[in-house]
Amino acid sequence: MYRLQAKKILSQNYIMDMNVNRKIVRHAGVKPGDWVVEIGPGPGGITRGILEAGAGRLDVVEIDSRFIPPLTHLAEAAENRMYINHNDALKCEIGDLWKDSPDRPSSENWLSEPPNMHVIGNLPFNIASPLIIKYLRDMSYRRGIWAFGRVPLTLTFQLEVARRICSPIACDSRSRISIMAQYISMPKIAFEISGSCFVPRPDVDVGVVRFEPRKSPLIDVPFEVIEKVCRQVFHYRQKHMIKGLKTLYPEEIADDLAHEVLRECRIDPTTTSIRLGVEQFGDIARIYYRQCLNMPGLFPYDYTKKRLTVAELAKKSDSLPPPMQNFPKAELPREGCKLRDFAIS
Ligand SMILES: C[S@@+](CC[C@H](N)C(=O)[O-])C[C@H]1O[C@@H](n2cnc3c(N)ncnc32)[C@H](O)[C@@H]1O
Repeated sequence: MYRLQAKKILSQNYIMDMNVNRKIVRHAGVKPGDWVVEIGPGPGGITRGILEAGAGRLDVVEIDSRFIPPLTHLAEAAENRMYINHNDALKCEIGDLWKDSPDRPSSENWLSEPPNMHVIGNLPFNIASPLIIKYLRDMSYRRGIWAFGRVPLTLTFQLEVARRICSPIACDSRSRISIMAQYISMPKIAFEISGSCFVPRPDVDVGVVRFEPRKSPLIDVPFEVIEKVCRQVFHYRQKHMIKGLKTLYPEEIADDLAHEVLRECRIDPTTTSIRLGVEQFGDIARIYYRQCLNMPGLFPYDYTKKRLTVAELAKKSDSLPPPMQNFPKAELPREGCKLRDFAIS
């Protein structure tokens, strides 16, 4: 009706098959009366599925102005249940959409049942990775939409990325995002969608991943510290893990501090990063965090930008990692940690 052509720059691949759209909504678990945020509704296929499922309120975030007229059309038919936000999802704080709505279905607290809320999106491939990191960070601080409880996320990714997110230990797909996603949530590939279901057809198949936030994260160190440890330790995937770990430090102290970490964690320096469990990344992050608190300037140190020394970085305002006070404490024994998640060395 609106003669809209997909824009490659916005990674637009639409799902025109309503059965697939409904399947995404079903796996997300939307029930009548639930509140939903949809990222990148485009022409509105999943949007229709969410409204059909009886969502009590639906807020969509779409960057492309060409979709605003068809979405407005849908909103008019949805009888005050649907709200359109013409915005960039990377800049939009989705928790703000509902913060002034006292009737929102929030949980009593983080440990109670998840609230009747969902975040759903057939994401553009080009923003999927930065967006999931932003959402995992907010989830770890229980801020934004996660201030309302353990809101589940149901998002699409290139199948290869979906497999990395959910990868078990010792698999080739194990990477930084596996640890980041699994320590704070329980990601699962709900189902796969063949590239042929999309218009235009992408070169890859797609995985629909559902992330359920954990009651208690497997690592109790600020997100930014875990992120940095994972990034550096996975830096040399095929080599001994100590090689990546050492890149956290300036050369002259790298050997001593990296060995201090591994001695305390009882990790074999010759193992590879894919063979480390989430809990072992937690042990490494905890000791690295302590080292950073003892040595201002170490946390912002970046081995690719050696111009600034730790001593120089220590004089800056961001010389220390984020404080633990901002970070919610683990309230319960760690859940969902399986034996296979421990290192094979
Ligand atoms: C892969 S298409 C999916 C469209 C629709 N949900 C579907 O499944 O058919 C991705 C959608 O996200 C939108 N988009 C791209 N970048 C965005 C951003 N930064 N913020 C919000 N929407 C974005 C695109 O315009 C497009 O509508």
